[in-house]
Amino acid sequence: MSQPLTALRTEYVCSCFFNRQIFIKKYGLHVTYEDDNQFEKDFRQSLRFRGCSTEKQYSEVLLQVKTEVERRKSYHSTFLSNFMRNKEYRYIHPEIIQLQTRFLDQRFLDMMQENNLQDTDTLLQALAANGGHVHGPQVYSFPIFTKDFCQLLIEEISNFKQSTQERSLPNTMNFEGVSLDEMGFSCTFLTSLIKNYFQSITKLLFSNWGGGAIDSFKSFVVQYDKDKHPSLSKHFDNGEVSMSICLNSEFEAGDLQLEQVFGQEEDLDMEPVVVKQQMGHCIMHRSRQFHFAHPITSGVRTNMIVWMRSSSIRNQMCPMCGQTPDIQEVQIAGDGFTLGQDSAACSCL
Ligand SMILES: O=C(O)CCC(=O)C(=O)O
Ligand SMILES: [Fe+2]
Repeated sequence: MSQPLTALRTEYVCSCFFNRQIFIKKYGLHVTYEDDNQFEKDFRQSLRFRGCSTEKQYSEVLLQVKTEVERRKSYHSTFLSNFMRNKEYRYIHPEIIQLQTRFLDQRFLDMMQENNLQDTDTLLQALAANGGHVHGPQVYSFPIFTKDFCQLLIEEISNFKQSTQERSLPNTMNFEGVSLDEMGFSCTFLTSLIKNYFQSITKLLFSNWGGGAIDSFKSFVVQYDKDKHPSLSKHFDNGEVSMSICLNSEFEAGDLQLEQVFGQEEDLDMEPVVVKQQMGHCIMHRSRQFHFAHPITSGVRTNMIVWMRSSSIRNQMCPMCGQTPDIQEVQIAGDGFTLGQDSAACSCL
């Protein structure tokens, strides 16, 4: 973040952050934990159905869930201390801290010329003329980063992972991830990318999802490898517009599959949309569209993920619990809600 921390705006999460949408990877189930009785009543049967049949297995799950609830309670203070410590992190490629035009694919720059940003049809024509595709309703892909830049970023991420003892997991679904927000990369590089480029795209292509009023974001890197974490289970994101940018090519398979939008009955019989990964290319979609990553069959896949948020949408309904957000103040790393006169929940945009 470029400003001193004291200058940051207040940030907020919905209270559901602390105990809902806890993912039990072994049984492929998202759960809520209030207390042991509620948990047993609500989830014991579904867990049994998924193969968690012995007392020992159930105790293991309960412990895992309670540990996750504790992790979430201290998430924001841990994030803050990691973020402060990461200010000392020495980049091996310091040139990538700030966004430079040379990092962007020439086709992306051509697509983003001012005369292409006048209306949706013109932008979609420019997208198609510059290596982009429309894969399904509001599912787009297009080239964005050069291969050289992807390589620099991959090297930086792996150096960062090796040199930091403690880092927060971006979510409970992928254990090899790095939070670009906690690393400090978001507030320099990604803020420019979103302000200078992505807001113009979301305004035209996702106007029905707050795309014209994106005022914060969360960003991280996910990594899959064939042996430990080959895939990502079905979920939707805590954002309004999501994007996934593939940073490497040394892997096979790993397509992204997109299905219906959460809560939109009319989508239920839609054909799934399957999009291949391509190094330097971005896939953009509605965050609330269910999606998952097919398993990779060799190598390691590394993607940058950005969840763009609009307080105008999420203040009405928290996407994760589906209710009016029960807003709680946090020190840093809020989920894009605003309260009262605050104009935006994120210090970055
Ligand atoms: O693996 C991908 O490309 C998508 C990851 C994703 O959906 C997420 O982390 O929310
Ligand atoms: Fe996702």
